[in-house]
Amino acid sequence: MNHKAQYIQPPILEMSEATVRRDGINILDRFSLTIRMNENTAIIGPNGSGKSTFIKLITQDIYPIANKNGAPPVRMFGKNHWILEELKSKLSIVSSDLQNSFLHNTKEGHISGLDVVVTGFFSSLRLFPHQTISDEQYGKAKDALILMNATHLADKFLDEMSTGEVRRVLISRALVTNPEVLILDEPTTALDFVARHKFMEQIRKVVQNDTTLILVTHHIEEVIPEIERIVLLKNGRKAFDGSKKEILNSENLSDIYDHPVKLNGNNKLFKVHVD
Ligand SMILES: Nc1ncnc2c1ncn2[C@@H]1O[C@H](COP(=O)(O)OP(=O)(O)OP(=O)(O)O)[C@@H](O)[C@H]1O
Repeated sequence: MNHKAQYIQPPILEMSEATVRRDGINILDRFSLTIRMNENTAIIGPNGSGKSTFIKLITQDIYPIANKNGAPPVRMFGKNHWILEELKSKLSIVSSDLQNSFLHNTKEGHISGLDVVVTGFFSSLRLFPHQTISDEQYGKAKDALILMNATHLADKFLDEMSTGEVRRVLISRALVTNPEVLILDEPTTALDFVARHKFMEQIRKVVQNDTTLILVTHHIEEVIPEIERIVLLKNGRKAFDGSKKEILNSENLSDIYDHPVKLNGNNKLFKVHVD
């Protein structure tokens, strides 16, 4: 997509002074953020900084407090009201919440790896008897499993897989529709280091192929070169926001983690050392 088109299309996400309050505390506090198509962004913050809350706002699992001025706190693709299924078809998400939903709500996880990937076409947690699945869809689902080195999991049931295997299948599910927008919430949790490396290489290819990535993580090592914008969270607030070059440094990370940390690396690979 060219630079001009990026501004003609409505932004993927517009948060304007979004506040979420629990037990009298603002767990997300007047949070404003606009992310446009092709603006690959990493949202980074320590435990409890509000990352999952941010994702749940996007997926409409929770709602923010209404703004006094009437401005909608969250708009997705230019709209503040969505039918959830419609919204889900525009976004692919991999998160621990999704993993839990599959394992606990989908016939207690008794669904094959291939069928999990196929559910990606319907943005659902299971397949229903009335759904017709074409050979093409099955073919694409198998291809997505190949991408994640997970073909051996096609016939295995989810409740019989290791955590990392489930994660690979869910990532295949997210990729099966060639999504416009891919939201990854701590995506490499439970992946071994080889699987993590392969996954990141795969995500790089997906992003190079015109999918916009929003990565939510506390692993700085996951910031792939294609990510150019960094948002750092602290205590439910946006602490720093800007280009990777200006934001991702030892000083800012030490600030949000309230501890001296040292960042080494370049555009290819980052490593954090805790002092
Ligand atoms: N339902 C809730 N009731 C009360 N407090 C909550 C609730 N949900 C989240 N919180 C609090 O809000 C803060 C932000 O939580 P959130 O899960 O968004 O953090 P996070 O950045 O995703 O953390 P982690 O890296 O540990 O996953 C935390 O202090 C958490 O304890």
